[in-house]
Amino acid sequence: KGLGGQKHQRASQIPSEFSQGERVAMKEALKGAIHIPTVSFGPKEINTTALAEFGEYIRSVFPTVFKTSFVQHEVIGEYSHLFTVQGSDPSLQPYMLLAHSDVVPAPDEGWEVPPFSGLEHDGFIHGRGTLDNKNSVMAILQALELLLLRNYIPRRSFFIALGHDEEISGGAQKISALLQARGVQLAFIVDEGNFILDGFIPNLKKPFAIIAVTEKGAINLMLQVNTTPGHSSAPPKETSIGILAAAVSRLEQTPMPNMFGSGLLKMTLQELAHEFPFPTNIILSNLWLFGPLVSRLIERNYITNALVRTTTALTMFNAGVKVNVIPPVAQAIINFRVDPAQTVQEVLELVKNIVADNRVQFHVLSAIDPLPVSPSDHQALGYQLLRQTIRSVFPEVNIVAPGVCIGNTDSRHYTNLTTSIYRFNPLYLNPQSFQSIHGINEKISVRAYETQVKFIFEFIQNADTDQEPVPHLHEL
Ligand SMILES: CCCCCCCC/C=C\CCCCCCCC(=O)N[C@@H](CCCCN)C(=O)O
Ligand SMILES: [Zn+2]
Ligand SMILES: [Zn+2]
Repeated sequence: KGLGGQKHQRASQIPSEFSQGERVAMKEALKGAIHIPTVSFGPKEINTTALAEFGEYIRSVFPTVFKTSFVQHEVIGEYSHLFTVQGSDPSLQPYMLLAHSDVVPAPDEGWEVPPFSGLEHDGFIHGRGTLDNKNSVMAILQALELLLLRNYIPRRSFFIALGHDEEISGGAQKISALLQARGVQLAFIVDEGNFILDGFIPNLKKPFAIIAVTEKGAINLMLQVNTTPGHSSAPPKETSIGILAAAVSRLEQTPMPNMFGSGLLKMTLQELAHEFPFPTNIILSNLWLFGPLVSRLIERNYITNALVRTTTALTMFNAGVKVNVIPPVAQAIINFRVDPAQTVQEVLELVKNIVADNRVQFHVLSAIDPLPVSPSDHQALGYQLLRQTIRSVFPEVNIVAPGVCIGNTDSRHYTNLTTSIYRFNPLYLNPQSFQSIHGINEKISVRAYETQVKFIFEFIQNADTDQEPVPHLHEL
């Protein structure tokens, strides 16, 4: 039976069952990882002491990974880690698992427990990085450690790439260039970026898994206005602050066009349609008719709005030197997330037309286009392996659908190695936990973390298949 079959398993599958002692060890290992403040503060500001400590830490908690002869470990760009796990069957194309060890800053304010304490409370491990993305770093290595302890030898080779500067879009390029120089081509990549979503759609009580097959682009645009400084007792009609404030306000008040009609979201919603009660099921099954209505409903909520358009976030504003001085310069930074149906150039044209004021200068600080869409058909090995493993580990999840990642991931640096990039974290996410990512009170339940380890433990074994994915029967 092929991958599309519900019951496909290798005859020699090692059961994903862990002893009480192993379960305690795995959660303690994650807590220790959270405790190391591997913060990426800004483009050239990383906590090198913590990153070095983190490198030592993974050696100490995963000794079997580091001493197994067919697992090669390399440190790349000083603090990133590349593991090459040599499979026994060279005819199978390798794949790669990605995660990152750096985290965004977390000042103590607003947190229930200190963000780098890794404290366990009410069944949750608290702290920065518990969802983004030390959970994945630790779960991948933990799953491999447990497999190796059970004398597992993979058939299909795979790589594990653990970046140390994803939050400042850093050094994954080095790993990617190294693998390219070695002539590596990958069957697929799995990275962070989407989840099993729960509670994001008001009428839909059931959770659904979204595997992101593309990701939005991003532009950091600085707008600047210069005016002649002078005495504030006799101000001009407009100052640099007023001109810039009006410009950014126009941008905030003028959303980019709704791209619902051209996007992947239509496909996602069609997959979800039959899970909704009447009449939503009929509406979603007939988007040719109800598309405009649905797209208006989707844009009402600020999270789902991010799925239908390029978003505009005013993130920084600096101006003024003294209370009684007319400000010579005002600067604002706007972070756009570019819809996959648009390009950076198209968005910049729209922005110029909205600002429509030639006193406002444009400086593009960084810009990346959206990524191509990876295959999610029946022949797509990576997608089908994820789907198969979701079915096994989360039998209560009926829907697995392709979708868009609204953030950016390290996987974008690996498009030279594969056209099949999937972004999926095997965890439940609700709107509250979504807000904790880069926000406050980020936490993961001990049970969810154990399940993530179980998922990767099964996924690695499922990837040993030499069977081509075959069409599966759709559930009625
Ligand atoms: C019908 C479906 C409803 C879905 C609702 C959407 C819910 C969104 C779910 C998950 C999104 C989480 C995004 C996590 C990935 C974020 C990774 C990240 O933070 N990347 C940074 C990279 C920064 C690089 C520096 N330039 C980022 O994007 O800012
Ligand atoms: Zn991340
Ligand atoms: Zn992040």
